[in-house]
Amino acid sequence: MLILDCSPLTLSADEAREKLLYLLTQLAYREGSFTLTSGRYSDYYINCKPVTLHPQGAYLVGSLLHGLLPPEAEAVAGMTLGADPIVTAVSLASLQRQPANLPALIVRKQAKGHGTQAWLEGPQLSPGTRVWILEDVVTTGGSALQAVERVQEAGYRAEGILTLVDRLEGAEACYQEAGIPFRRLLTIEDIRAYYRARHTPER
Ligand SMILES: O=P(O)(O)OC[C@H]1O[C@H](OP(=O)(O)OP(=O)(O)O)[C@H](O)[C@@H]1O
Ligand SMILES: O=C(O)c1cc(=O)[nH]c(=O)[nH]1
Repeated sequence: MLILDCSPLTLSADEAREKLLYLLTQLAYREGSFTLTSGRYSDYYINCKPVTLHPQGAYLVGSLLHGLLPPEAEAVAGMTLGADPIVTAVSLASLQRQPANLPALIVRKQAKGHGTQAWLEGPQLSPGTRVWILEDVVTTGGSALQAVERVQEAGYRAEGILTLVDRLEGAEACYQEAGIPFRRLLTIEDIRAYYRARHTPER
């Protein structure tokens, strides 16, 4: 099942960003009544998974987010579940460009209750590895900060947080207070502007 009429492999960064906005507004952005993970109420929701779990969407997300990482990045990590396909997509993108060969870690919401008892899944990395935390959406910023803590507890350096979408509801200030660098690909304003330009409200 293809959802784009072109191959994402040959697009420029600007074209890729435009195609990703198209996918997010078609498949992820919905208006209605929603409760968020923080307990907040929202009149819209962005479920990125239909995009990040599609080959064309995953490719766009992987290459665009990888392009926002600094050259010093050595690994990526993300809080399950939304970040799972994203860390994999960025890790794969790193096979082709610098920063290269970034392993991916998945942070559990709870430690595994049996077997390894692990909080983190993925390759064992060297102590002090420079890890960037990836997110699909940030709202309060709390989930990514939990991922930061888990990565630090494992002996790695959490160097920054990078999100696909920032809802502009306080995450940036939260990360600033925590002293952790923050980058984003898109904001809710980008998504709403694209959505409004293509959806006429019914009368
Ligand atoms: O900035 P915050 O206020 O923490 O909100 C953002 C978090 O909420 C979503 O995850 P969710 O808890 O819905 O879980 P899921 O990824 O397992 O669907 C999203 O993937 C972020 O991790
Ligand atoms: O804050 C959240 O829980 C949240 C908001 C949103 O738009 N999308 C999402 O996956 N989580």
